Amino acid sequence: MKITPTEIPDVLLIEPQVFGDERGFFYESYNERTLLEKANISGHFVQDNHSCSAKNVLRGLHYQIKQPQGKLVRVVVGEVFDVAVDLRTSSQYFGRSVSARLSATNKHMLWIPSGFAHGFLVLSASAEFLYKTTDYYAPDHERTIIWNDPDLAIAWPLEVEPIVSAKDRMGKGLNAVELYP
Ligand SMILES: Cc1cn([C@H]2C[C@H](O)[C@@H](COP(=O)(O)OP(=O)(O)O[C@H]3O[C@@H](C)C(=O)[C@@H](O)[C@H]3O)O2)c(=O)[nH]c1=O
Repeated sequence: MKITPTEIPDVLLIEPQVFGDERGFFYESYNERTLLEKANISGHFVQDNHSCSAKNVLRGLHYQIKQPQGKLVRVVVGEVFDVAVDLRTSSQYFGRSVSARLSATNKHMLWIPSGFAHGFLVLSASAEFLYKTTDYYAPDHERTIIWNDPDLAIAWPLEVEPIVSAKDRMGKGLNAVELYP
């Protein structure tokens, strides 16, 4: 497993060791001890999520102001452009984002600690997205930053106008959202 800090060093790109043979492939998609020893990820994961989306779907940018969730994310079908936005007010990277292309082919994962908003755009015909979270879904505490907030200036690799949920269309700009206490 190769672990590389991104431009926001607390967000980690994780490249698992994939064993291919005539039958197909095998890799460890989660190993608590390895992640603790190599990446200091000590999160206790309490929820696993799985979503499927069509091409050009954009989900996010989501975070929870209470019960913030660290997320270990990956793709098992297709490819997404995944984005994490630093919302930690004390961070030198506040308001900055990092992105990574995660796909069923590259099997890359991203570790996004709590304190970030998260979203992704589907680049392939469809994409199945799997992630572990360090706290439970808490809809009352969930907030959405609008994906195209000019203050964030995320360079989404859009081919067409994205497909966005009604909730996400109501997202606010960084300058208007409630931040982590
Ligand atoms: C996220 C979530 C949703 N739901 C329900 C609520 C709703 O009826 C339905 C769809 O919810 P959403 O539209 O919020 O799903 P989605 O837009 O996929 O939300 C997810 O987006 C990505 C970017 C994230 O980072 C995740 O943490 C999560 O916020 O599923 C749960 O029951 N548990 C959950 O943990």
